[in-house]
Parts: sequence; C-alpha cells; structure tokens
Amino acid sequence: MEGSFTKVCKGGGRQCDVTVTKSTLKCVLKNSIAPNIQVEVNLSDILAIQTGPRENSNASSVIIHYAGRKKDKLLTWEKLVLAAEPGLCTELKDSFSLACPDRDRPRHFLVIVNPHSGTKTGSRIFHKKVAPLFKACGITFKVYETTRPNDARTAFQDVDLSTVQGVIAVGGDGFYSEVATALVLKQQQLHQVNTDDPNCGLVPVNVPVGVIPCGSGNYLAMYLHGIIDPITAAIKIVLGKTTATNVASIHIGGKLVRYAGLISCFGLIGNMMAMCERHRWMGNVRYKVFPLKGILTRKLVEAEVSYLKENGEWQVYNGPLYSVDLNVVNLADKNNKLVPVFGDSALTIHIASVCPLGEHIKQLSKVADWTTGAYDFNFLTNERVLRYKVSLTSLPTLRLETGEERLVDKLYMNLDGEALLIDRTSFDVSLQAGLIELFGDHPSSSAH
Ligand SMILES: Nc1ncnc2c1ncn2[C@@H]1O[C@H](COP(=O)(O)OP(=O)(O)OP(=O)(O)O)[C@@H](O)[C@H]1O
Repeated sequence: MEGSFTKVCKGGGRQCDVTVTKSTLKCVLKNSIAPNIQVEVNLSDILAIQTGPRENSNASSVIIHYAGRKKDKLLTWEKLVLAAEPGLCTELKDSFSLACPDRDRPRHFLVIVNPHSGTKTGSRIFHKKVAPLFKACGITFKVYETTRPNDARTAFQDVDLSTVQGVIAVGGDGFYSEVATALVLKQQQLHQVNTDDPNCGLVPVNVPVGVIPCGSGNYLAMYLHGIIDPITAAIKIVLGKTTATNVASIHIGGKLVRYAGLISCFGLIGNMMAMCERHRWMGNVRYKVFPLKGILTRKLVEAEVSYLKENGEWQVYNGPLYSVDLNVVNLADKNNKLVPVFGDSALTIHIASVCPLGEHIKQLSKVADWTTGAYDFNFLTNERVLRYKVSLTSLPTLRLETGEERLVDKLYMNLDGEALLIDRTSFDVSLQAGLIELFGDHPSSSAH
C-alpha cells in the first residue's frame, strides 16, 4: 500500500509518503530536496499499530510502535505518529496485518517480580519502563511481587497455565532459576509426575519464559540477547520468538532440590559464592574480593564422579578434585571466544584436578573473560554427559538422630548464582533437554 500522511512531530507536522511492501514500511518526507527517509523498518520489527481519532479534527492518527536497532544489539522502543483521513489509517493498519498474517504473538502474561534483585530496582523498572510497552502492544498481564526467597511458586497457585502465553521473571539469574523451577514443578503436578525420581521423564513446559534483567548477575539475558538491557529483553518478549533451552535437575538424598538453568558448579566456585552471600552487606565489591580469596584458599576434595555419556556408557573419575562445573547453557569455543549454546544435546562437565595455582587462576580468568581455550588445560577432564553423580565418600560425616548421614565440612554448589549447601555424601545431576522455551531468538538454536 502507498499513501500520503502527515508525520506528526513536536510543533506540527510534515507531509510524507508511506509505503508498505511485503517486508518493510518506509516513510519518506515530501518536499525535500534530497530523498529524506524518515523511517524504514522491517515489518517483523513492528511491535504494534494503534489507530484512533485525532483531537479537533476529522483526521485519524496511526501510531506505529517499532523496535529501533542500535549498535551493540541494543533495541529501543520507537514510535512513528502519522495522521491522515480515517480510511487511509485503517488501510495502513490492515496492510500491516496482511503482510504479517502469522502474528500469533503472546497476549497475556504472568509477571513475577523480585523486588530485592540487584539494586532493588526491578519493581520500578517493570512498572515504569516495561509495563507501558506491554500495554501499548495490547498485552495484558498479572503481576506478582515476591515477599521472600522461594516465593515465586505462590504466583502460580491460582493460575491456569492454559490462560497465559508467557511467564516473565523480573530479576537476576537466581530468580530466573526460581521461577523456572516453580513453573516446571507446576507442569509436572498437572501431569502427576514424580519429580523426585531423576528418571521420571519431565513434561516440557508449554508456556515460554521471559527474563527482564534486573539482578546483579544477568548472564542469561546476556547470553540470549548479547546485552543486559531490560527494554531490549522486553521487546524480544513482545516479538514473541523463542529459543529452546535445557535445565539440569539436581537431586540430593532422593529429593529434587532445584532445576538449574544456567550453571551448577560444585566445589571451588560454589564455595566462592557462599562467601559472597555471607558478605552481601559489601555490595558488588564482594564479587571481586571473595573469588580471589576462594582461589587462594582452594581445597581438594576426594570424590568419585560417575557420568553417563551420550553413547549410553557410564564412566568414572576417581580422585582429588577442586570442582565439578557444569554450564547448563553450554559454552562452546568458537571464533576465538566462548559462545553460549542453548538446548545442546548433552551437558558438558569440567572436573578440575590437582594443578598449580597459577594455571588454575589463568584458567578461571579465561572462563570469566569468555576467552578461547578456557577449557583446554590438562588438569581439566571435560566430558559431554547426560547425567552425573558426585559421591564424597571419604569426607567425615555425622549421623543424625533420624539415622541420616550429614557431611561435617561445609561444601557448596553455585546453582545459578545462589549458594546451595551440599550436606549429603552424594548428589545427582541430569539433563532435562529442551524443557523450556525462552523468549528471544538466539542464533545457537533455531528460533520458533
Ligand atoms: N522478595 C524477596 N526478598 C528477598 N529475597 C528474594 C525475594 N524474592 C526472591 N528472592 C531471592 O533472591 C535471590 C536472588 O535473586 P536474583 O537472582 O533476582 O538477584 P541477584 O541480584 O542477581 O542476586 P543476588 O541478590 O544473590 O546478588 C533468589 O534466590 C530469590 O530466591
């Protein structure tokens, strides 16, 4: 379609020609000496088109909300306001709907906010920046603000999952993990799956999850969108494309503890995270101080790690180790850097054994900087696995009145940025492949 409109801007309007083709919308100012393209936007980047009457006039207006693509993968919420006679405005809106007939974008969300994430700005960011965008795009939502840790599951209590097209977690990585766990558990309850059994065969979640990054750790958003920005993440949610991602189920003492969506690092990195949590009062400085203290005071643990390889064979690593690390979103060495891979067909574990301190620091610094070769060290055993069990059989234990055994030493797992105390002599981690769809179109998996 083509038509003559007035581009409405502060202080008046300018005449312009608007053309909608199969793939783009172009707005060119008239009466300019050189062709003056004001806006050229892919139809797939249009978030919404609103039409309505103009005040004190017979004309109508059209507001085109679209995603502005800036450098560094930043997306911005842009608006083009046009005015014309009502028939032309309706024609413009209809031509957009015709050109994109498959616009089955999500329309209703359950939003769960952690008001304590990061610098405690999650609630404000959602209500001031994200909610207006959702509303402009015709999205309705119900908001639940948590009141304490592990409260995300309350948000699902009275929710019929078939009525929501997205669950949005406003917070950091630990909160994503908490929301994802609550959602997966809700889905399993509906299908009467015994989640305490690592072999239970989980039912995939059919409601996509979106993350608005507001925490101190926002790796998931960084991996998905290449940038940590709440508006970019919100625009990706509105656009509705999704990426399948894995979770890893963590079982301790025959009980499901959590589903990890990002990392599950036992030993050194877990102990560092526990130190960071004990010193929350120090703010973000703690993430600089305690990793250093942790590596300087690293301790070997006698352990047996048995793992199930992709070919169905079980193998065993036996001996002292510093850590057993898992990136649930795998990090692959590509083009001289580590790049995230969502929904990989296996989990890659990295077991760090005896090594000089300098080499260990070098290796961990490479992981922190996502540098190539971060896992190419001969003290690392790297294996692609479907499941693994860690047994700590030679550590001192004490027997409780109930007859259960507990470790005397305090050992931790860093589970998606939260410290989980491992007080039993073994734990079990299993791949749950493609269980969740995340809003965002990451190139490592075919977006849906
Ligand atoms: N209302 C709440 N009050 C306190 N803690 C909460 C609340 N809601 C959720 N939590 C907990 O806060 C933890 C951290 O959340 P999140 O990942 O959003 O923040 P973060 O800033 O990245 O992490 P951290 O605060 O640990 O640095 C989660 O484990 C979650 O259980």
